[in-house]
Amino acid sequence: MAIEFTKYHGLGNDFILIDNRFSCEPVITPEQAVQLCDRHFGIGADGIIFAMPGEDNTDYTMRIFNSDGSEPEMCGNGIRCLAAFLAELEGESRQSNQYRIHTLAGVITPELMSDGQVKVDMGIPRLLAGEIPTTLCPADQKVISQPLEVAGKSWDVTCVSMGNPHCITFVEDVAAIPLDHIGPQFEHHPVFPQRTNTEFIQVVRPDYLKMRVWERGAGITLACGTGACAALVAGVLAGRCDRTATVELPGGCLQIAWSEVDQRVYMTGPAKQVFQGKYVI
Ligand SMILES: N[C@@H](CCC[C@H](N)C(=O)O)C(=O)O
Repeated sequence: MAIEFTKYHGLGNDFILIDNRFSCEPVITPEQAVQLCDRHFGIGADGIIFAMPGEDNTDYTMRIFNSDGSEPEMCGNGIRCLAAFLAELEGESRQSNQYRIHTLAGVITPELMSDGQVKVDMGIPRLLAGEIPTTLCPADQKVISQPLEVAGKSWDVTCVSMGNPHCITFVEDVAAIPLDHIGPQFEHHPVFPQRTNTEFIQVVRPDYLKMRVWERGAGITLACGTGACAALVAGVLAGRCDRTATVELPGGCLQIAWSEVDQRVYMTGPAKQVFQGKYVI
């Protein structure tokens, strides 16, 4: 069987996009996703994204598998890539710059901007321990600057869900963090029953954050959109940053704003197509 795909990336967080508009089931299994994402024996990617028919009166549904085959609720860089992919698929018949996308994290709205960037309404962050989920605090409490023991050290963590779980730690120097060593220990820590994404943040200025990320199901990536949103929210909660900031990731910068008016988080960044191909399974 040959599968047609298009490869996109958002700041180096790269995805295989599949036109799955004619079926409500992904045409690829989680096991095949692992194979396709392999950088030596497959196409190579941090995840696979399926453009599917819209559920609940939305334009489309996004499903995604991480490179380990697990299925996350949302992906910020991925949904920008999906918006660019849908615009390409629709071509001349496209009627709007905005899509309402059904995801496991609710309805998310990306908008194609005239400068080529994609702005996404990422929704309202969820802050209670039970919503993350984490057992670090009672389920009805926020998890702000709580101690967490990892690799023989106590880390001050703040947890935020952007539909998917994030554990954020503010550090003096992100470059000094041994991410490949401690990332997996955060991801699989027993206080996170659904595992977690982990972000290390250096506040350069209240409106400029530097971030490195260990992603659940994908490991070290060059960028994470939901992670950048969660980091800004955590920074505001912990009194460390403004409600609007640039987040610099290894792959480039995202603009993030947490609106005081509607409490929603807005993310703006690029989505680039890199190649198309056919993969023989
Ligand atoms: N890179 C993504 C997040 C992808 C999902 C994540 N690995 C998870 O399991 O929650 C982003 O840009 O948000």
